[in-house]
Amino acid sequence: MIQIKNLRKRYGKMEALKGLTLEIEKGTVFGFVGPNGAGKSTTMSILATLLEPTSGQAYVGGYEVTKSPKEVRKLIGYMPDFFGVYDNLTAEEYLDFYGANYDIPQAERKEIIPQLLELVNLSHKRDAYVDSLSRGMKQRLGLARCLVHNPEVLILDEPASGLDPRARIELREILKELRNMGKTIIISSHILPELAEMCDVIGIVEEGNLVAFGRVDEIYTRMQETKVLRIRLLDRFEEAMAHLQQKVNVSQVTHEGNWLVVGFTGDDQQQVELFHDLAVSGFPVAAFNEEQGDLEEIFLEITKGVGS
Ligand SMILES: Nc1ncnc2c1ncn2[C@@H]1O[C@H](COP(=O)(O)OP(=O)(O)OP(=O)(O)O)[C@@H](O)[C@H]1O
Repeated sequence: MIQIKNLRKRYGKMEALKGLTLEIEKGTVFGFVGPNGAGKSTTMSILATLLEPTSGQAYVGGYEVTKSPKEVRKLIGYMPDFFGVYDNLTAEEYLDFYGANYDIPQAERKEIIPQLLELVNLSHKRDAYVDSLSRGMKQRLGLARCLVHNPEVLILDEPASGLDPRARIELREILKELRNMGKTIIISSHILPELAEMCDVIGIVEEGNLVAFGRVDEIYTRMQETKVLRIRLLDRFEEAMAHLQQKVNVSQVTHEGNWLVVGFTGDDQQQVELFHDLAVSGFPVAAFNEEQGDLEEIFLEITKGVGS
């Protein structure tokens, strides 16, 4: 649905995109992650036909963004990372205004606007002034605005930023519905875990380059496969390390203070057996706990170099 080939963008001497290449399949919720200034907004603005690339190509639904902007605009709904001020417009009037901008006939607008308000859980705020809405509600209204012309692709720049956990959950639920409707969605954020819970595929961009690209379910499977077990002993550390290193599901053992840190790839039952074995072998285990691997570390490790 979306192809980006060797995309470059310069702002004066600053090269914001350095040959970005990326492909997003139809129906995917794609998370675009990267620190501030990495080039996410620049990429999204190019896809939204609002910014010309310096070189390279970007296609939406087969249309090149610089050559066929009109066709591309019909296919996309774009939500920028800021929300303007709209004095004296109610939520309903606001959507009606954007619907009219897309030349949607009034009778049709009357039909779709209540549906859109319902989709984003704002039916009860139909007559409320936009400026009186909370940030989360404004974000949801912005999302409804992108949907007035029923686009196939949604480009959402930092839609979760500044939202409280509850508002984020609401946003996630709406995105799920949109995905079920078959939309292709691109969402950016600088927080990987925030995106991982909403997306199917993640791409990490740093300094204008894609440094990692992969499916979220594969990453979670990998995370479950590699646990870190921490075991606190009273003594006999060296002996316990040697003992553990012989176990099949133990990938690595290190010693930190009174703790042994064990990389473990077994399932829960095998973990029970490991602890039981330590106890019956007489090692003085005072405590143990289990940690999940770090999402970002695992992600980068398994997707390293994929995008470059
Ligand atoms: N209009 C502009 N003129 C000059 N430099 C710009 C302009 N827009 C963006 N930049 C620079 O290009 C780089 C990429 O910016 P961009 O906004 O695409 O990053 P981002 O990943 O979206 O970051 P953020 O999360 O902060 O929005 C940054 O260094 C930024 O300062």
